Amino acid sequence: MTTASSRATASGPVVEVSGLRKSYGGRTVVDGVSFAVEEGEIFGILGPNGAGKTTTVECVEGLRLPDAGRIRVAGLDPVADHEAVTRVLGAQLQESELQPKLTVREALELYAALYPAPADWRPLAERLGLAGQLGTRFAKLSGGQKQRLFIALALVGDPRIVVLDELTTGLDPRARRDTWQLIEDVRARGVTVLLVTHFMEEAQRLCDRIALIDNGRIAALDTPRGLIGRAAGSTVISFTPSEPLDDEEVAALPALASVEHKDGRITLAGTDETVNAVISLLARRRIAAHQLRVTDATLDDAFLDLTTA
Ligand SMILES: Nc1ncnc2c1ncn2[C@@H]1O[C@H](COP(=O)(O)OP(=O)(O)OP(=O)(O)O)[C@@H](O)[C@H]1O
Repeated sequence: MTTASSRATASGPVVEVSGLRKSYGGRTVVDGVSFAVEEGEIFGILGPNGAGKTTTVECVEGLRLPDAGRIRVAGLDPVADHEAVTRVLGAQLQESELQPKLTVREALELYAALYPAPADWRPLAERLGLAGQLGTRFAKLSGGQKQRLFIALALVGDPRIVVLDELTTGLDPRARRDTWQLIEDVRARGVTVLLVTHFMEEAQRLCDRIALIDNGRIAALDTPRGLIGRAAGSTVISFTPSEPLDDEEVAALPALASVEHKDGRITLAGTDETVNAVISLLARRRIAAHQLRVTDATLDDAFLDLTTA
């Protein structure tokens, strides 16, 4: 089977960011960010509010001028070769960039006409649940419908790379899942996706790799699984013991990250090694564990553990 990463190795990075710096009024908000996105990858940019995510992707899009660093998009400089970059890179618009009186159909036709080989916008509109709104003016669309239109406009040029910032913000759960499926289909056609998101479930489900940005710097860059594995206490075991456990024996468990006692129930965070050791301890002491649960940490836990904000 060809995976995103095996395709990627064959073709090399399609977006390269190296030593990117950007300040506003003397305050550095992007401070030496470097990453490379492989062709066909869904690459996530995740981080707390104000971490510098949008600034980073707007530099990739050529909408902001970096103070330092080097960016290449399909080998092109997003500022010097801006026009050529807009032909290979599709980006989600900001609300202010669309005329309020434009209908959905007019917006799709207008944007399709800007590209040499656009996608057919009709199935795209259908797929995004906009087929019933083609005659509706932009100003009259709901927040979720506007969001769907922005996604359609980012994809209508049939780009090689698409940058989606807050892809599913404002969408209801069904529309969110439909949009995820659409993004997976887009990627299956070989399109590279750069995704800025706040939704952990979205990042975990869609992204091949994630750059976790904190205070303008990359705090971690890994697969979702890899990030979760880095969180202290990536495995959690909880149970109600038939007799109290010895505190010293619990504290001596290997790779133990935290211990919590509540209503006779004990919750231990650690690794698989901690879980194995606690099970052996229970067996040795002939203590039964009622309502035993073992759960993996989530991307949420990794986010909280690896960022400071
Ligand atoms: N044009 C600007 N002028 C001055 N400061 C700005 C400008 N644009 C962004 N900033 C500031 O730079 C910092 C990083 O902003 P950015 O939008 O890149 O963060 P973000 O990670 O995308 O945040 P969020 O998750 O809240 O969207 C923030 O403190 C923001 O207030």
